[in-house]
Amino acid sequence: MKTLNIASIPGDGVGKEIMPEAIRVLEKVAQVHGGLQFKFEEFPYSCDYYLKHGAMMPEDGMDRLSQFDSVFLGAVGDASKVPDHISLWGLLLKIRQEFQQEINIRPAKLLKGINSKLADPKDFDIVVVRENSEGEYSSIGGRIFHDDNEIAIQNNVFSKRATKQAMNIAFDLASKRKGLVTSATKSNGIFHAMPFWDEIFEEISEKHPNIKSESKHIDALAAYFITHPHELDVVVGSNLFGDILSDVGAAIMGSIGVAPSANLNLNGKYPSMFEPVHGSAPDIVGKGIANPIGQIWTAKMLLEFNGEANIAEHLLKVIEAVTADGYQTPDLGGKYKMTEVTDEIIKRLGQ
Ligand SMILES: NC(=O)C1=CN([C@@H]2O[C@H](COP(=O)(O)OP(=O)(O)OC[C@H]3O[C@@H](n4cnc5c(N)ncnc54)[C@H](O)[C@@H]3O)[C@@H](O)[C@H]2O)C=CC1
Ligand SMILES: CC(=O)C(=O)O
Ligand SMILES: [Mg+2]
Repeated sequence: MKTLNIASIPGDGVGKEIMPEAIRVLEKVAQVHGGLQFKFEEFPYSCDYYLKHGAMMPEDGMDRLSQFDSVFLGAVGDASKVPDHISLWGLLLKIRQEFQQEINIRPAKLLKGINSKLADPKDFDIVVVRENSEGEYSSIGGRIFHDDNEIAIQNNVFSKRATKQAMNIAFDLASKRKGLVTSATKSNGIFHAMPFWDEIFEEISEKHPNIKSESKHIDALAAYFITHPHELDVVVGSNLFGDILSDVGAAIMGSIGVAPSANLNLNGKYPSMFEPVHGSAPDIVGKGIANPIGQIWTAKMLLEFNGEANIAEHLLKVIEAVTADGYQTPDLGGKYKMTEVTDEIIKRLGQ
């Protein structure tokens, strides 16, 4: 029997609602699989934890998480309790950076039965490869002076190593897909970092003559996600650009409530972390209508990256069959509650 030890961090807001749903699904997956079991340990790291303890996690928090095969996260952030930059840097970004989860993989494809926000979407299937450890997500800089003279300086960090790594992964993925890599740039406005990014992209493109490559400025590319998503394949972007594009990808899928993501540690030193693209959705907390599919599709990615590709594919097919038959939460225009969608997925997994 293979055992996967999973640290679950429900976090804040709808994170606490959708996490139990995805765990119910994974328990069913294990039963259907027959040779797989999960051991979950829940960690209460969240804004409520911060209010009690003055930090998002205890001092030995990272050591404890490092003992697990994977971290499974809901969402972090409740600005009514803790400023967002404190809560995210104290938990989400801390884990991504300290566990060297340098790549974030974010698929965006239309599931059957879901109405895209686009009037006439053609069948699209995009994977955003996001550099996940540096770029614009940097704590380097500071604030000086006061009142109207106050100045904020924020430094971006782009290393050749991490940039190349993200691009190599994008090309590798494209070689197994439609064979196109699109790079998100903004070298017409960002004077140093983006020409640097473009030069590296050109260098890596030349090493992959069989893969088509193109660069698009982030503003035009965001529009292209709306107008021509079916023409994209793998999109590689910096931390911020990948963040924004994956929300656009989620919107054209129909709702950010369905979008999954995987923060990958590639050197095997630390666990990878799996979390949906969305945040804690404070506007719908407590209503029982959060879409559980983002977290459940994320569970599919957790299975895949832990060597369980077959059952992972089966889970995605079941999710798609359920959405195709209209079991959808209100964010997708449906009338079903969160638990009803999950129940239907679990029922069909067993059939
Ligand atoms: N990975 C993470 O933990 C992330 C955390 N955040 C944090 O979450 C909080 C809220 O951020 P927002 O910018 O409002 O983004 P958000 O993703 O939480 O919400 C944006 C919109 O999408 C809807 N939505 C999100 N998840 C949904 C779901 N599962 N089902 C149905 N509808 C859903 C919300 O109701 C809202 O209308 C902030 O504290 C923010 O910092 C934001 C993004 C990612
Ligand atoms: C914070 C956030 O929105 C993200 O990393 O996707
Ligand atoms: Mg985001």
